[in-house]
Amino acid sequence: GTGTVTASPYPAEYDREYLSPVSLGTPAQILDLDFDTGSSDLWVFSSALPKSQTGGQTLYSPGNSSTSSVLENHTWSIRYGDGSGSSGTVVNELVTIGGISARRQALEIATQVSGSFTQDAASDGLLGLAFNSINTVRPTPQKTWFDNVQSSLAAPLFTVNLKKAAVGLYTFGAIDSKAHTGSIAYAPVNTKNGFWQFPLTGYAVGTGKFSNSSIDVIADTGTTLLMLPTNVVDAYYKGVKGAYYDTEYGAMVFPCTAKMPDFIFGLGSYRGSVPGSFISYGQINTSTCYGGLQSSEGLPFGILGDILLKAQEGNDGTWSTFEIGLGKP
Ligand SMILES: Cc1ccc(-c2noc([C@H]3C[C@@H](O)CN3)n2)cc1F
Repeated sequence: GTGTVTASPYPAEYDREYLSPVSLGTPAQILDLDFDTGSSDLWVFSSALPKSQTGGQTLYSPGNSSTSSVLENHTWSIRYGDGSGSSGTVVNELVTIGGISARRQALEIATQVSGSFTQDAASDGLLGLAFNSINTVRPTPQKTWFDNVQSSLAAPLFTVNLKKAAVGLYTFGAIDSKAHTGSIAYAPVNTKNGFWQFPLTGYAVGTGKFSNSSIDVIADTGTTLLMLPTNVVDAYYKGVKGAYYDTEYGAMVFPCTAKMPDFIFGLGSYRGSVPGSFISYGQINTSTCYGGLQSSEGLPFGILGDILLKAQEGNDGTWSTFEIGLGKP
């Protein structure tokens, strides 16, 4: 079959993350999870957390589910790109998304979460959509929900259609022909690091010339911003009057009044564009704004986060959006 679930941006004006409803256990406990194509653990806030580490999230309670069973002597512990993290124990549970069910899904119960998760009231946990090889459950790594439901999907793929300040969709098992115009561009995925990793074929800034260069990136719905090599970032902000590197924030900032050029990227022969307005991400004070494009210096690849994934491109007045089709086409 095929399953579709909403992806709602939070907070409304910042699209910092996108939350999707997931049904856990029997009777159903519905939690809003951050689907993350950059990791492979499905973990939830739970009744096993100290109250001091919760902050309004919906807590999954295995004791209230007749279909949960403890995965004895298994634990997990994960660290995200921004240094936040969580850890805990594991149950097997019924997990349903958009009507598609995995009966014995390894569901990771948090017994500890770091402060930024506690403070994020909107997210009840994460659902990893990268490859099994980077799952952190030990001694036996567990499979992702997407991997477990392959046999019940009409096609072994999912698409991501995130939107700016609007509700988007994750679709499992089908490519929605209504959600794209023209032909689909494919890129060869290298799964050796466990991510949806592929090469961009170059970039351009605004109406400038396209620079052909192979740039290794991952598609990462769990990252808010667009992170690319320093030479690309420098080339972009050369086109932004008054932009500078703020050592306090460790980031490129610029006057909020600056005209932001669009950012063009190559995927095969396809050319996609991120509106300049998306790259003015938020105010750090009355006159200075924070860049939605930052350097990936120190990382083994660039990160195509939500700033790029939510981009839309108008053609003949209609709006087509980028969908990242992930799977064996
Ligand atoms: C508070 C909080 C912190 C981090 C993240 C987070 N989720 O996905 C990711 C990226 C980075 C990489 O680790 C995998 N994908 N980061 C989510 C949060 F709610």
